[in-house]
Amino acid sequence: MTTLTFGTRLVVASHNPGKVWEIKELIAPFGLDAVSAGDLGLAEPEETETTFEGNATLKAVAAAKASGLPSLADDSGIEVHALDGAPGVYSADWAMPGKDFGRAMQRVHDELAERGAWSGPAPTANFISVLCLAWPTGETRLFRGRVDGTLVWPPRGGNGFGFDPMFVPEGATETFGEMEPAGKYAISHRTRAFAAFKRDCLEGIAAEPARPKSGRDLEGLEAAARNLSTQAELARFIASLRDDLATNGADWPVRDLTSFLGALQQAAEKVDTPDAEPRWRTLARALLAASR
Ligand SMILES: O=c1nc[nH]c2c1ncn2[C@H]1C[C@H](O)[C@@H](COP(=O)(O)OP(=O)(O)OP(=O)(O)O)O1
Ligand SMILES: [Mg+2]
Repeated sequence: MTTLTFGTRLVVASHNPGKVWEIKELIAPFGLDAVSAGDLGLAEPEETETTFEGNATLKAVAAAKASGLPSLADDSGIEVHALDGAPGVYSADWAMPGKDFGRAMQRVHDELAERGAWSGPAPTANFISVLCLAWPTGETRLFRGRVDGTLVWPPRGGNGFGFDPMFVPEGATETFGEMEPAGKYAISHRTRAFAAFKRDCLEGIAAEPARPKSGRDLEGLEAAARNLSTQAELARFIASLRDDLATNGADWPVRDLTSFLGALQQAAEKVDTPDAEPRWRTLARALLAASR
């Protein structure tokens, strides 16, 4: 088995900016040079398998073959017990079209309601993450992580992505959407799968303590803006922008309200779908664009 060493270029084979951000955070202390499939312009493969392992392998192998670099993919989802494990491996499909997780969460709610599952104790669910590391030779390794919890309605919080606002992990009272990212990373399914990956593939790479970030975290803001689905997430995003302005205002090119509104106007004129109702994330992206 070829090993990953300090400085190895590693493709994060995902097109979900929230996931890419989380995986890059997990990898950062190990000195791997992580680049996302999107950054490399790799196509998003069709997920034709029926298991997390199958789809994780398909995504990692496609990226490794296309890039000639070792690639790490995640296939994940939420399994709702009263729905016999649905949406499971089809979690992303429930948000189609438009990757709208407001709608996906509503469907989980409605299907549980049809079964009367909201009347008793909170419905239980778990997230699964399967990571696959693939080499250009086709060699692969798989790692699985899981976190159990309960579902709440209505969704709460604007952090994270996907189904985070309706999932409360065991032992917590806040949803993943309400927790600070560090709270989610301490226990998430992805972190647990990553721990297994780390034991097998990163042994011998000394972890450096995570460097405190300095300056604007534009990648984090961009990931949040591109991912959000609900009004609460937009509100949370605006709060992050305000925090960023308070801490890193010196790095903002716009220095007064007139120039900010001017930049916002330009961003609004560039919106991709001028005739359609804008989505919450369209507004978030315009606000972020106006600040840089
Ligand atoms: O931590 C999570 N918090 C909330 N929701 C989550 C999480 N982890 C997975 N999920 C849900 C949403 C996601 O869209 C779907 C995975 O679908 P999945 O095909 O693996 O990912 P994706 O299509 O979003 O990105 P990609 O395939 O390019 O990696 O499950
Ligand atoms: Mg996918």
